[in-house]
Amino acid sequence: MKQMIIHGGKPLQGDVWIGGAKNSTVALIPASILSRTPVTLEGVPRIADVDNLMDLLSEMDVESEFHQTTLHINPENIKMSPLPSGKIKSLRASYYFMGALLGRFGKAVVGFPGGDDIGPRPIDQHIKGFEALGACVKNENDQIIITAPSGGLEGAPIHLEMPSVGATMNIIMASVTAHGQTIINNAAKEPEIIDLATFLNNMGAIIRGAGTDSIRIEGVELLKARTPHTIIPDRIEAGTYISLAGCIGNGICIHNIIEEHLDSYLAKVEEMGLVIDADEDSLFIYPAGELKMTQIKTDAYPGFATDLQQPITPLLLSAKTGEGVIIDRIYPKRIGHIEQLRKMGANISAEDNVILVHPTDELHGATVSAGEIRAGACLMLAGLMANGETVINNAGNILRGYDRVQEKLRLLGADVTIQDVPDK
Ligand SMILES: CC(=O)N[C@H]1[C@@H](OP(=O)(O)OP(=O)(O)OC[C@H]2O[C@@H](n3ccc(=O)[nH]c3=O)[C@H](O)[C@@H]2O)O[C@H](CO)[C@@H](O)[C@@H]1O
Ligand SMILES: C=C(OP(=O)(O)O)C(=O)O
Repeated sequence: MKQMIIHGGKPLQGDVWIGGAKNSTVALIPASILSRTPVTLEGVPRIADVDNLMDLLSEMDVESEFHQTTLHINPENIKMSPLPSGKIKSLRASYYFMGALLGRFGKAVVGFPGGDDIGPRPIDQHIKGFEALGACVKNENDQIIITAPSGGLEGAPIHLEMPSVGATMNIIMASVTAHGQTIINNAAKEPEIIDLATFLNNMGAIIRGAGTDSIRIEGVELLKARTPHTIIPDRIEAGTYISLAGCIGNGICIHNIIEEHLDSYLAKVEEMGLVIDADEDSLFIYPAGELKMTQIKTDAYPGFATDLQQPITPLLLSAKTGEGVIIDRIYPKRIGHIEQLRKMGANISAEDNVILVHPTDELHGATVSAGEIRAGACLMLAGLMANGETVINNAGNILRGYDRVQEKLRLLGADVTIQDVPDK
């Protein structure tokens, strides 16, 4: 087990560079198998999800090499193999191999995906999409077997019941090589979807409307990568460091940001009183004065991201007066961090999925557990604010999605160590 040990209470300052977006990267790696030629991804974050996806690629004889922030993937010798379990369970995004394998081979055998423990995460919309394209979907022994008809997938109109990021991306991957036109209505609008469409269009796909709620795909025969693709910056990592800068920063500059991707988040932190100077692709966060409480309701993009409700929580705890309210409409059960924060002295509670946050004069170090990636980020920020030592167990969940986090925090002056300890 990975354990993160923090000696907190020290103001942090300096510069931090944001890595490529986890939620783009974990779609682009499976999507690479749609290419008949080698793929180069740049700006790839050093995160555990990438290591696990590389292991899955090697199960299909797809070679991949990671140097610094460049990932080379060669799918030229790919063999169609079932991906039944093992690494599939280690991350959510392994479900993208369903759409990618279906688009490449007309068949996918993939175990049920894992990912963060944040309440129910059905994939009915992904399956509905594959079926609309003519595929037969069976569920046998904890694995999903998806088979295209003998003549191949046929494009179709698909209306999603909710704007699911995963279903939108999976349907795009399956339909890029289908016959005719596919239209995804009520599609998710997250920037990572535009990134996937850009990547595939540069390989010869015809995808229009990504970033709006209606995406049109004209099927093409095959795809070939020709130029390297640079992944967009991680807006969730950026939001986490903005919150950190407000909680314990003494002037922090955050580089490699697309400000527009953070509009709803920046509106909230500015409403709370954070003062921010924006430059072309960086933000300077001034040391926080007296912060005001706020109310947050998460929503699909461009609303306030569920993945930022936990990272912003320590900032609410720093407010001086009032009562903060957080309602996670995407994952109402995403409240596992609250019990852990209370161990550190936080004045926070949850009633019927409504999180109530009260000003907390001081946090103290404690032994806590990172139940999932963003709960871990929240506890990491709380540990940096707290007096004394905080030990975060299951810190591997933080490493699923935070690029070179120990190095970045140390550059800001934090006393942070990640170590391996035997599982209890
Ligand atoms: C790898 C990745 O990109 N993960 C992100 C992705 O997850 P993921 O793609 O799994 O999340 P979705 O956008 O699909 O989920 C949105 C909502 O729709 C529901 N739903 C989704 C699909 C479905 O078939 N049926 C259904 O009911 C979910 O339970 C959830 O309430 O978007 C989430 C919501 O922004 C983020 O928290 C995750 O970080
Ligand atoms: C929920 C998340 O990730 P995943 O969908 O990969 O589990 C997240 O990044 O906050």
